[in-house]
Amino acid sequence: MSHGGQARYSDPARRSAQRPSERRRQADPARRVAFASLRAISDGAYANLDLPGRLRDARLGARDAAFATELVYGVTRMRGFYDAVIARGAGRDVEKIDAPVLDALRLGAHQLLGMRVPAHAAVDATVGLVRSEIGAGPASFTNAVLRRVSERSAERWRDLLAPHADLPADDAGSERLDLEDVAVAHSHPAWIVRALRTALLAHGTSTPDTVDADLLAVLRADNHPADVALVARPGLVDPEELLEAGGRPGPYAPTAVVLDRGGDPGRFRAVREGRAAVQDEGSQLLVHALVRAYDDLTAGRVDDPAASPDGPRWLDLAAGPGGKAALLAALSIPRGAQLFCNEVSEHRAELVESTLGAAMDAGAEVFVGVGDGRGVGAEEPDSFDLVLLDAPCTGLGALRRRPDARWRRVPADVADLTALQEELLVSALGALRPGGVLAYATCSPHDAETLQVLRRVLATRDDVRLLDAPAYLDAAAVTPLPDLRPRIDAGDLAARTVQLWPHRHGTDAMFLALLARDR
Ligand SMILES: C[S@@+](CC[C@H](N)C(=O)[O-])C[C@H]1O[C@@H](n2cnc3c(N)ncnc32)[C@H](O)[C@@H]1O
Repeated sequence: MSHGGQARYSDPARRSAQRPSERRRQADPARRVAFASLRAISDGAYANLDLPGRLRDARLGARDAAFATELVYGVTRMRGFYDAVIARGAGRDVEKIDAPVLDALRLGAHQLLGMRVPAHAAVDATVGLVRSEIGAGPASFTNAVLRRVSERSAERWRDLLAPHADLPADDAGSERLDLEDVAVAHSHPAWIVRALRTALLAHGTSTPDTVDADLLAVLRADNHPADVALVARPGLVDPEELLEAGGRPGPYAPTAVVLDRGGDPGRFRAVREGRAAVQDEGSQLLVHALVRAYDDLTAGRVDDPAASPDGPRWLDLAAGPGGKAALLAALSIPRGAQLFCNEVSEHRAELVESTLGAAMDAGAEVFVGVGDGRGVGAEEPDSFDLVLLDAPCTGLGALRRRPDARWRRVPADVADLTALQEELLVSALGALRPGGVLAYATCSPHDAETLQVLRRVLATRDDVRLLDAPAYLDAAAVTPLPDLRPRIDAGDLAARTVQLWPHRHGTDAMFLALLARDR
């Protein structure tokens, strides 16, 4: 990062009041907080949940908090690459290095290779941290390894450790990448690299000639912090209020307001009051496309004898923590619809209730229930005019926001999740009434979680058809999105569904299928 205060960490005058012996023993608070958070993340904590509390407890000033945040997120993103460098520097596999020492080495490596902290400051500060937090022996090991790490720039390390991780700039299609090298250089597990490449082709986003360049663009986007997007919940806040307070309109979603990097959503009153919230623009677009399709399908159906006397019934089958449900709730008000939110986790159902509070205050009729969504189709068959299934998934499409997820996920998760997704989709279709519309969404582009789930479930139903999701998404967007349609013939499913990508659309890599039930 371009940390404006970096000089402070290398400026000896800053700590001149301390004797040298003290200086060696005490690590600075920002690095201590970052180290503690990295330890917790290595033990399974979520970065976005762990770090904020530590920053508050340590009462770090804004610049130190920003520095600690960059350390934690930078290390978490790039640790696959740093581990390869550290292994070479240490002359042993990283599995053979004690976990706390390894986390400290990653912290040092990021300062050396990913930030502009001067080498002596990065090494001294990390060695001091290890000495005070772990012990003298590991400190001298850390010193030796980081000195070796500091002998090359990040680019030189990439050239050495992963020589086939890039394409020649002048002819992107002529050379094949070595995917193992790509995984190291771009710090993603190799199975995720392969899955993303397969997904680019399966959705028709890439041609065989462009897929390698596109893959690199996706991986780079994953390693680039995303801008914070807000949703201005319709009817609850005028987007102008957010624009005047320092946001700019999102390029595509009518409700999106984007903050400049580092923008603090908490400074907006509407966010504090739940009339606006942080929500990826792709996630907003999906909800708008679903409601657009609903409006289209239900237009002129006011006298429908099958309609519920209480008005249209909408269902969010797996709603926690409620981001999409809150947008649905706001859009349900002018349509006189009731929104039922189901969530399997009690805690997450509570989050849905609080997320939807402002919409309820504004008149949305919302019911929140805790239960396994797989049973809803049988319990309430043919009951809902609109169903959203934003399915539990690997989250491989949101790695730029959740950098720790790439290390938490394992290939076996895909099989477990696709089985669950399929059962949830069968249930969601069971709950949909004839004439209704259903959205199947994931924040993963993985072929198995998207097209394959859809293909299997559609094969069992002759009363369900795929709507043209790209057309609805475009109709819902402020300006047309580039490359929504496949570039190659990837089949009918790919042609009628939407796969968003961070490198193309600046959104998370969300998938959307819109299904209509005819009878
Ligand atoms: C991708 S998240 C939904 C995100 C939500 N739409 C939003 O925008 O905030 C999927 C949710 O499904 C829930 N879930 C997992 N298994 C479920 C099940 N069997 N029935 C219902 N919900 C489930 C998870 O707890 C999680 O909250």
